[in-house]
Amino acid sequence: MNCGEGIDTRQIDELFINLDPIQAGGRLTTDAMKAVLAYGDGYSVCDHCTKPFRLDHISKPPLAEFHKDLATFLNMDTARLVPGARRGFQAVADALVKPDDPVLLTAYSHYTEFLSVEQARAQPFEIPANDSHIITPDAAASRIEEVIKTTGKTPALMFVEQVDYQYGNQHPVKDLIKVAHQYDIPVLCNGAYTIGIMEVDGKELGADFLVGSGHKSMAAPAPSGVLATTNEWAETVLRTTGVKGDLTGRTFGVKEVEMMGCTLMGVTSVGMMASFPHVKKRVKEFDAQVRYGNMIVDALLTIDGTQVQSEYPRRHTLTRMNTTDSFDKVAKKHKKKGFFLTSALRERGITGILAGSTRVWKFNSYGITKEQASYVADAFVEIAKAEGIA
Ligand SMILES: Cc1ncc(COP(=O)(O)O)c(C=O)c1O
Repeated sequence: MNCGEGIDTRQIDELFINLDPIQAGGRLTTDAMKAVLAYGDGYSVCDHCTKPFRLDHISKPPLAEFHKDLATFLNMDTARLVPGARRGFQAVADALVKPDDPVLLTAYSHYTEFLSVEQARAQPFEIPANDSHIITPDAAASRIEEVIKTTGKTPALMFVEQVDYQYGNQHPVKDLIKVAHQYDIPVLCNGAYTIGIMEVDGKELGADFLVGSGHKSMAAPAPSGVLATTNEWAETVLRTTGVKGDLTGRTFGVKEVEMMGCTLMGVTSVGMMASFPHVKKRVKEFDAQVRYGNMIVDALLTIDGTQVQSEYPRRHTLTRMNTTDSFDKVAKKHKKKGFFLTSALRERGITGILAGSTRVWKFNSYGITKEQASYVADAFVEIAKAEGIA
């Protein structure tokens, strides 16, 4: 497998420090790049697919082993590859939720979680966040009570985000799950911003379902992701086909209905698998990554009028800033208007912040080194000083 030798995404990253809020954890490793080139053909992982004919049984390349390793990595009983976290939400909602069932989500649930509920023709109910932008167990309990009272039904499923995409805050998922379980509500924990970034222990959290995104947080090609579950729920969400109807004697055996048979063929599965050893290592370095993120936030907070809207000190590398009273004041008088900030950053080799943002904006420093964090921190302060606000 010589293809791809010499392509190193880190060489590209050395030219720019990319702070894009959604891209940080998905950038491919060199090994994933090589695997992508070698397994580019659509059915490249299917050459050695023998009975039982299903992706998670293929041993060459070692997809069967990879599925088991993923379950162990997440401390869950079973795992499946899915084409993006959204397809994990869809599989679970489709298997558990009936039309008109109430389903709980949070004020920070991703739109794809809502779509999975809508597709199941169910009714979504949001758990509101508190003033610190956290979803609390108390808020979950009162919302559950309210939903039971108004609909006369116990919610069929609850979605919670371990770290949300708007503030990058860590929510008390273990306690939220405890509350839901008191009402016998199964819980899907959305780990799109955590699985592959930090250590996630499904059993410790008490999650019935864990869903991660390969292209967001596991250094994998898109669309990819993982759905993991417990023995209690595996039969429901991974039921095999038992189709009845007017068939001409055909049956489809071990094919899993919610997985549409097989899920990730070729590039996506081998890309994910090739990055996996790196991902297993990097989750152990998360604390250092959080420290580097805090270095940048601390520097930003020295600039007059700047606020951090996410919880602080930071416990994740995705952060939401409010610079309405600092950089945006400069923007109002600057010849480049709101673009002055992203333009000044670009001149310093820093990209990824939405062009023109000077009020509320997000950045994700995941994957940078301490030196790069220090460089970014200094760059913000230098830009502020040049504009007379620090
Ligand atoms: C919190 C969160 N959940 C789920 C998703 C969807 O993930 P995927 O693209 O893997 O389906 C996203 C994507 O942006 C997200 O931010």
